[in-house]
Amino acid sequence: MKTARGFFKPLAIGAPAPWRELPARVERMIHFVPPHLDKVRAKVGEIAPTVDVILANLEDAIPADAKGAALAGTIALSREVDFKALGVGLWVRINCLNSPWHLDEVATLVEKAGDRIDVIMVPKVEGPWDIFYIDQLLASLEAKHGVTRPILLHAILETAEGVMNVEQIAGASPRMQGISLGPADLAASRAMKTTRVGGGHPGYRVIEDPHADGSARASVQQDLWHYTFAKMVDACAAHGIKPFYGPFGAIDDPVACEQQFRNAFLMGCAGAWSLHPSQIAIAKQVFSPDPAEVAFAKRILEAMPDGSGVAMIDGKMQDDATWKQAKVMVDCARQIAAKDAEYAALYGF
Ligand SMILES: C[C@H](C(=O)SCCNC(=O)CCNC(=O)[C@H](O)C(C)(C)COP(=O)(O)OP(=O)(O)OC[C@H]1O[C@@H](n2cnc3c(N)ncnc32)[C@H](O)[C@@H]1OP(=O)(O)O)[C@@H](O)C(=O)O
Ligand SMILES: [Mg+2]
Repeated sequence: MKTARGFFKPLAIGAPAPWRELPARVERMIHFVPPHLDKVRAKVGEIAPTVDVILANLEDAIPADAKGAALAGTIALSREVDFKALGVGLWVRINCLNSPWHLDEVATLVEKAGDRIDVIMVPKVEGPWDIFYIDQLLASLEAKHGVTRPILLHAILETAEGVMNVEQIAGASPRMQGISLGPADLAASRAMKTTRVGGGHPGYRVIEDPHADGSARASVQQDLWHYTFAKMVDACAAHGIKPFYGPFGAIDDPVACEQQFRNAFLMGCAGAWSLHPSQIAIAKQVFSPDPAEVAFAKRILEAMPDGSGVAMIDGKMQDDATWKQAKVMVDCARQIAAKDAEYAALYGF
């Protein structure tokens, strides 16, 4: 691995200096759009003010014969909407690094939209070597085209090998902004027997012992993704980048979508992907801390101004550790309030 000083060295002469701290951005939902569909792309201008990030997707869900149109649509989109003025991130999901498309995509995106694209999402990342490759390629292209700040990288965690290497992926470059759990490809990679995109499965349960009277035995559905979330969140938190939940494919089940997003939020994730307009509000509501929780967290901070000691609030013991938990909650709320007037009012900032 690189030396401490070498970690932040630009990888190409003339490339912009790597980020020392990630830009502080609210990213509750990463809204996927198919940029080759003019009808959908034409609506991004009205959708953008309602989301934190718009992602132009070039990979899965874009037909092989539409990859060129999706790339062209992405460049057009980057010019049609002033995402910076709206305070909305513009991300692009490229095709995977062994695909015939990614090289032209990265070269075109940097040349024609380098200063307008905030994050490039890289699918099927297997290990740090994938990040080293794209990091070097981007630095060379940014130097060539005079891009003024580094484009950040976001990895999708969606292969068994990627999960095995997630800590090294998270720490592979100062460009790393975050990692998303990709449940469908990951399920296929692990040979899990489910065709669902995220969420639970009615067959994944634990069951009571047999009853002497032969009565029915209670069983409870378990979370298929808990281990993966925990590994991803620890890797991201340790390296100061952001963990996300990816797609929830049951568009017709907003209740289960909300539950999957809430599991991710409680486990430490910053946001999730919205695949359909109906999922935007779900992600916004789930990944904005509950106003009542924020109010309680404020009380903890007020009870221990210097963050040390012990206090009882509504019968619950508070100490240095809960002060830190409360600070996480209030800092997140403040960041959202600075961007979102509705939540600024709800939080009382
Ligand atoms: C599996 C993991 C992934 O890769 S997930 C990411 C890849 N998938 C996508 O990006 C899917 C994006 N969403 C869509 O393409 C569509 O939402 C849909 C095909 C799922 C459904 O579209 P449609 O049938 O048109 O839905 P509706 O009729 O309900 O649409 C109503 C209305 O909304 C417009 N619409 C639909 N989707 C979007 C959108 N994403 N953004 C903006 N507008 C959208 C639609 O055009 C209709 O508009 P109209 O009323 O004016 O006609 C994998 O990585 C892993 O996990 O490993
Ligand atoms: Mg995938």
